[in-house]
Amino acid sequence: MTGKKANGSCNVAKNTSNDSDNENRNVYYAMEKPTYAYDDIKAIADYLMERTPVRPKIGIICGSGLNSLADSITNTQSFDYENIPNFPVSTVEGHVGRMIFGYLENMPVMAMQGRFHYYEGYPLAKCSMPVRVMKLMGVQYLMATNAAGGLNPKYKVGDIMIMRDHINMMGFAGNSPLQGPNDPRFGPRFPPMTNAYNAHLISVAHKMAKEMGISHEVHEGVYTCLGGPNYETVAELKMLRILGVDAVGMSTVHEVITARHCDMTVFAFSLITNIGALEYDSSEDEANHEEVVMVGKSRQSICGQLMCRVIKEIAKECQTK
Ligand SMILES: O=P(O)(O)O[C@@H]1C[C@H](O)[C@@H](CO)O1
Ligand code: HPA
Repeated sequence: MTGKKANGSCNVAKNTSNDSDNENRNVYYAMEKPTYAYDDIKAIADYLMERTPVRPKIGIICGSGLNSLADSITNTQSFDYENIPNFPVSTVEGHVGRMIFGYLENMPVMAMQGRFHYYEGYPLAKCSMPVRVMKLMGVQYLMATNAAGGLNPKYKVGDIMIMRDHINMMGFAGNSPLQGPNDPRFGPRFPPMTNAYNAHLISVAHKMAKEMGISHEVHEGVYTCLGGPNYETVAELKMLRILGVDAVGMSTVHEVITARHCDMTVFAFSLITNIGALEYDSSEDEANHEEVVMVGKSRQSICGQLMCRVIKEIAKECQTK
């Protein structure tokens, strides 16, 4: 296997012959390069820009089971993560591991079919590194999606929660994608997060949900990301609910922090794939990833339609600017 030198200089790692080698390679990648310097990220952006004529304005991240959000993209060109130099690989079922370029509602977009999670062994800065690649390719809007467990008693499986805000639980423990030296070419040392989720796009999404006749299953709420990969205990879920959390997952927060740090406009939503058990004798099934992916697949069409409509509005607004 070709690898990367201990000082972080980059060679392209080739796929090796068997699963356990591949697994080792993932761990190797995760541990060796906890963060990426500006030039490393620029090299990835340049690699992609040399191979696609698309200059994306919108970056999309597909959550678990939501790969087909990228299916409506036209004139596509795709890159498997394993073939992009120095890119991490997806190890989670329901995350294909592919970057797609093309057009949605006439807007140039790039979409990640598969994201990186902390529990895969990747540090947070590495999980959200692709957001910086997006930025260096010209992306102005991040549209992130995820699968999440519902805590708000009004939520049902299959509902959509537009993210109004998040609670950065991992940040409470001192873990941030922005940890380490700050590169001002991306953004300031101390970025604000007051308006992390764009209020205008949230209202556009509500309007679109109304037009689609799905307002009754679309909510607005607060998401939190835990480290995973285990799902939560009853006591943990109760605590999160007391803290004001409406949906809990294992992603997105660090991507949004990275996007806001470099001044992207953010829109995000959770698909409620399961309901968190707030009592020990709850009638809710225990959370499991098969169900999460299954619900994702069964609702990806609705999620995709909502996202396309929001993008259509952005396209209209861009034209009139
Ligand atoms: O990538 P997302 O946040 O959609 O995936 C969720 C969180 C875990 O990766 C997994 C748990 O089932 O789904
Ligand atoms: N907890 C954490 N992450 C999740 C859940 C959950 O219940 N469902 C989907 N991702």
